[in-house]
Amino acid sequence: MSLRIAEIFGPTIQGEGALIGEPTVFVRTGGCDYRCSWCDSLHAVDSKFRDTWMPMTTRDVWAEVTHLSGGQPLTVSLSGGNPAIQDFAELIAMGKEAGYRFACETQGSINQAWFSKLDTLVLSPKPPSSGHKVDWLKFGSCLAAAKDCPNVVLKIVVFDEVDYDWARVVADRYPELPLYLQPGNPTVDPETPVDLTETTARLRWLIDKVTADKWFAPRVLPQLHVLVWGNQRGV
Ligand SMILES: C[S@@+](CC[C@H](N)C(=O)[O-])C[C@H]1O[C@@H](n2cnc3c(N)ncnc32)[C@H](O)[C@@H]1O
Ligand SMILES: Nc1nc2[nH]cc(C(=O)O)c2c(=O)[nH]1
Ligand code: SF4
Ligand SMILES: [Mg+2]
Repeated sequence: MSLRIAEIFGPTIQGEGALIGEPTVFVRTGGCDYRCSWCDSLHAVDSKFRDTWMPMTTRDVWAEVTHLSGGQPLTVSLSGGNPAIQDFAELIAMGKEAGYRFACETQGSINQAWFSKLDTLVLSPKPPSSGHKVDWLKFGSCLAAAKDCPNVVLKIVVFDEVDYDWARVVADRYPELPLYLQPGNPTVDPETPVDLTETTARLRWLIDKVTADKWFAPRVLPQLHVLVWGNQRGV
């Protein structure tokens, strides 16, 4: 199986959502069916970076994951771009045999049978500020494809009031899914230092919103890797 890979990096810590803080190797695919206005991974989305994406066999990817992890099982996070464009069934089977765990981050626009083989599926439907409108039928197909995945969670990025109100509606739609909210990072250029005062202010704004509303369903988390490394790639 040939996979189109933008980068494989780690071990680092998972910086977002349900598995925050967990040692992780990231496999980032090249190519996305979306183009969010604030995407922090444009090097894996914009076709002008296509030349930097490498066709790799499942075996090549697995060799790099085992090399980076020193053969010690850990969580492998499939991200991108949209990893759901590609076929990770073989990699997941190979890795699980060796005791590795698999998570996947996707926007919920494309479903794959291998979602059911994941340990964790993070569905991150895109709020209005992204410039995309969620196709809920497709999103539902992703949920259906993940029926045997034991940990399916929602992670929503919130930039402003409109996103926040939208997140509340989405949460009502899927009350059975654990919900993680993270503030949007407006500075996505890897060369531009992140303003930690602004990052903290955005987090505080979001925490103030949920507590003022007595909305106790979500967990509100920062992007831990952004606090530690800013927009640096490969961490
Ligand atoms: C780069 S995406 C790749 C996986 C998939 N395409 C998706 O969007 O879920 C990984 C995560 O980063 C989040 N993200 C991207 N840009 C962001 C930004 N500027 N601020 C906060 N989160 C961001 C996405 O919403 C998603 O949850
Ligand atoms: N440390 C770290 N945590 C992350 N969580 C989600 C990421 C992503 O870009 O998918 C990401 C990433 O790129 N780095
Ligand atoms: S769906 Fe994910 S990778 Fe694609 S443009 Fe949006 S944030 Fe970036
Ligand atoms: Mg990221």
